[in-house]
Amino acid sequence: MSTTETQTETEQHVHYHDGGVPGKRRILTGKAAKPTFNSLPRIDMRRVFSDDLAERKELAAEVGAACRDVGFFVAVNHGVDQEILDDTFDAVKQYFDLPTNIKMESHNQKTDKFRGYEAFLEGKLDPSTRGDLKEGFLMGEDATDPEQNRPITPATAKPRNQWPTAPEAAFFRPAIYRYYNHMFDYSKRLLGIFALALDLPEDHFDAVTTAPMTNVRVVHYPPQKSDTDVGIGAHTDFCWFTLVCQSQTKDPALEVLNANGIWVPVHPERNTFVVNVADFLKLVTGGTWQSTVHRVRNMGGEERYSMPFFFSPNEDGVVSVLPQFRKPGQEYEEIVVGEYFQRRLDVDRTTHLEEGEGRRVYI
Ligand SMILES: O=C(O)CCC(=O)C(=O)O
Ligand SMILES: [Fe+2]
Repeated sequence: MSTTETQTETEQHVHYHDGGVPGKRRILTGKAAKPTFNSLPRIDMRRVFSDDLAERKELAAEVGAACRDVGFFVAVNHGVDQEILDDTFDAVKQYFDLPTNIKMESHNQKTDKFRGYEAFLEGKLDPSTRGDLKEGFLMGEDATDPEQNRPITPATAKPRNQWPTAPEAAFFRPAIYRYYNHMFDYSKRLLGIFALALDLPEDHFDAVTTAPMTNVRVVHYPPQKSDTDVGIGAHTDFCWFTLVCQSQTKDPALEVLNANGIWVPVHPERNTFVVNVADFLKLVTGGTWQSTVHRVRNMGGEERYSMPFFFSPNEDGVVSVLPQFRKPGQEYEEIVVGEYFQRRLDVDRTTHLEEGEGRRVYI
C-alpha cells in the first residue's frame, strides 16, 4: 500500500456531538484499524431477577464488559411484558397520527424542561443537516402528575410535563404512564447490576436515586428519501443510562460508532431493549465506561418509532469520579446532576429555530 493511500484513508473523519461538544473521529481502515466491536453484545437479563447474588454478579460481569468495550448492549429476556411494549407502540403511532394543531398545543418550546411535542426538523444535532427528520414527545419526572405517586415537595412545585388536552388524545397519557412506570422499576433493578459491575455494593447508587431524573421520549422517524438527511444526528446521551425500545422495521436505523469510525447497525429484535451507557456513567467511571456516539438514519422505506427511557440520579444529587477510578494527585470536580443536565438540555435546544413566528431563538 502506498503512502498516498494511507494518507487518504486516515484523512477521512466522521463528525458527531459528544457531551454537547462537536467532535470528530478518524475513519481507520486496513492496517490502521484498531480492535473494536462490529456488533452489539447480547446479554440474557433473566438473572436480574435472580435471588442468588452470585448469579446477579455473573450478569454484572457481562454488563460491565459491554459497558467498557462497547458502551451498548442488547438486553434479551428483559422481563418487561411484550404486550405492554406493543400497546405503547400502538398508542404512540396513534398519537403521531393526530392533527398537528393538537400536538402543537403542547409544543416543547413552551417549557424550560423541553417537555411536550417536538416538531419535524426542530432538533438539529448535526449542523451539516437541515435538522433531525423526526417528531417526538418528551415527558419525565413531575411530582404534580398523580400517576407518579410522589410527594409534592415543595408544595409550590410547578408542573413540568405538558399533556395534550384534546379528547381525541385522551388515550395517550395513560399509555405513556404505563410504559414509564414499568421502565422506571426496571431501571432501578438495572442500577443495582451497574453497581455490582463496578465492584460496589448493589445498593451503592440508591441514596443518589431516591427521586431520579427520568424521561420517556417517544419518537417517530418517517422514511428518509435522501441519504443526506438524518433521523437524529450523531450524539451521546446526557443521562446515566438509556433503555431503547425500537419498532420492528425490516432494515436497521439505529447506528453505533465504533473506534474505527465505522457505523455499526443495530437490527431491531422483538422483545429486546438496547441499553447504552450515557455521559454520567462515563464521568463517574473516569472514562473507563464508554458513552458511545450513535445516530438514527431511517433509510428502509418504513415508518419507524422508538421509545427511549433516560435515567439519571436525583436532580440535587452530587456525583464525581468514583474512588477506584481516581489517579493520585489529580483533582476531581463534584457535579450537581440537575445543573449539568440543564446545561446539556440548553445545548440540545440549540436548534435552527428562526426569529419571528413568535418563536424564541436558542443559540
Ligand atoms: O431512536 C433510537 O433508536 C435512538 C434515539 C436516541 O438516540 C435518543 O433519543 O437519544
Ligand atoms: Fe441517544
